[in-house]
Amino acid sequence: MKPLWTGQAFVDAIGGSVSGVIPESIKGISIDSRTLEKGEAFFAIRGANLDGHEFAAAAAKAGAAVLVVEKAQADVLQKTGVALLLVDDVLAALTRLGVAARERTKAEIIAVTGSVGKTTTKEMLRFCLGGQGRVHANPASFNNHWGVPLTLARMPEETDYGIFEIGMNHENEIRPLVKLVRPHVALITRIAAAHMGYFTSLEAIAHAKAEIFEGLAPQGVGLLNADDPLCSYLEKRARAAGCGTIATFGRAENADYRLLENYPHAGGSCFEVDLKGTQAVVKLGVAGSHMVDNALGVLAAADCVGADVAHIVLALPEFREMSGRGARYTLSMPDGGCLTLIDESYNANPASMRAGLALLGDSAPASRGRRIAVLGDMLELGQYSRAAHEDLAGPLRLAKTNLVFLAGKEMEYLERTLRDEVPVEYRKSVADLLPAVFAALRSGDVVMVKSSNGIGTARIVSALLERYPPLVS
Ligand SMILES: CC(=O)N[C@H]1[C@@H](OP(=O)(O)OP(=O)(O)OC[C@H]2O[C@@H](n3ccc(=O)[nH]c3=O)[C@H](O)[C@@H]2O)O[C@H](CO)[C@@H](O)[C@@H]1O[C@H](C)C(=O)N[C@@H](C)C(=O)N[C@H](CCC(=O)N[C@@H](CCC[C@@H](N)C(=O)O)C(=O)O)C(=O)O
Ligand SMILES: Nc1ncnc2c1ncn2[C@@H]1O[C@H](COP(=O)(O)OP(=O)(O)OP(=O)(O)O)[C@@H](O)[C@H]1O
Ligand SMILES: C[C@@H](N)C(=O)N[C@H](C)C(=O)O
Repeated sequence: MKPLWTGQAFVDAIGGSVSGVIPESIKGISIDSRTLEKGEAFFAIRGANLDGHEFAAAAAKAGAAVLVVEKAQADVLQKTGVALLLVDDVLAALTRLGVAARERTKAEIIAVTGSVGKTTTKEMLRFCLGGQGRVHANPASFNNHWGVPLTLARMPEETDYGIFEIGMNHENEIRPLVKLVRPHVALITRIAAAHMGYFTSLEAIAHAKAEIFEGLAPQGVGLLNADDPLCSYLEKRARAAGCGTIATFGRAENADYRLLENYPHAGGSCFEVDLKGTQAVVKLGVAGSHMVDNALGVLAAADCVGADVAHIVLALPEFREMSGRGARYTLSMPDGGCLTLIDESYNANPASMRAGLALLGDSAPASRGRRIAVLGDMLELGQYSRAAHEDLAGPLRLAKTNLVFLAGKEMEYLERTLRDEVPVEYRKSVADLLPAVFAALRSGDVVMVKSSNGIGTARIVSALLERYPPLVS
């Protein structure tokens, strides 16, 4: 099998000086000694908490083919017996390898950003394009200054479709990343009030997301959500960045990839679309109108890179929600009944909370069951945080929520807003909330768990899955 990198191409791409003998083939790229596989190159990154150089010896023991480390570490790490590639800056070295990967590939490249739905759109593209070519995409949400260069450096030369999620919570983060990725299609899912603590307005967020157009390949397409109030602003930004072709998707009448009718049901949707003049009926196996939006973006992006859209239509019914982003479980309860768990624990901001609560509202409890929301703080909202938390009372009402559990400092504001209209249990931490949730649950309930990842409501999901084994996942 062809290696990911030959030793020679690896050194040519990165530069630096070699100590020892670089193997002829390098199987993969790792920045983590805990998951490194034999034959992979280890890059010793200096992270927020730790310095990867401290784990280079462990990487060598795990079978690293080569250690990419700072020059100053040479003496200590020569003792490992593994070849060293000595550089000034390891992240810059990883980035150079990423640039070389992009240069050598003939793949069609799609970049995805937006305030919500990036990972889902990326994974839907990975899944749907998988039937018609070799697809490479970021693992998990590896969308930042480590994740994007790492994903590029891992891209095999023979890739047909490269899908790159690019994230940011400050301006000027997307620009350098997209200049590495050089996409043929740059898709913005939607602008929403995420990370508002670092921005002054939605327009400022749109401005930062529009950096994605600055890295478009020549003749590249800017792909926008026609229903986004900031669509024309984004179009202007795309044009100013030199993007000659704009395409849009959405419900708006002028959308190029347009939703005509949507027939939602408990487990998904069936919808009719007009894809630049060709009509199709699409079945989607994941629930929520936000998933229809994501699917429209996927159909549009696939068409823009010249993929066979009929294959995408055939694949979409099989796509399933990811853990932390809408995954559904039927849990078996001790009395022989069942409970429905919706795991939305990976992310929360005002827009995604509304999407998650709409899922709860659309899910009918069984007899004696209730709709239960288990919510934790939405992070990074700065001065807007209090109002954003209080405003969740509206979507909770719309979702006909019978019982609410809240954890986190900011959720106390919501508790005060809600306490006179719906039974609500508030605790400062997820750990304190867990026993109260367990005590309340019964067969027939539908429970939706959601917070920013940092709050850790994922622990509530895993505790429930452990105690009540899922029947269907
Ligand atoms: C560098 C890295 O990936 N770190 C991950 C690692 O962290 P750890 O606790 O180990 O500490 P360090 O990062 O300091 O470690 C330094 C290196 O040492 C390695 N190492 C450590 C221990 C060991 O035994 N062996 C080792 O080899 C280590 O692997 C490092 O290379 O593990 C944590 C737990 O799993 C991870 O959380 C941590 O990941 C960091 C946070 C990270 O950013 N990783 C990227 C690959 C990534 O893309 N992660 C995404 C999250 C992206 C995100 O939040 N996106 C935002 C927008 C971007 C904001 C941007 N401004 C920013 O701040 O990042 C969004 O809203 O979408 C992901 O994990 O999904
Ligand atoms: N198109 C959408 N519109 C509104 N909300 C959405 C949309 N797609 C997904 N969501 C909501 O956002 C949550 C996170 O989805 P996803 O991980 O795909 O977004 P993301 O932009 O990648 O987030 P992150 O930046 O945290 O990685 C989902 O669990 C769901 O609640
Ligand atoms: C985890 C990171 N991708 C993110 O989206 N953070 C926000 C603040 C969240 O956790 O919802």
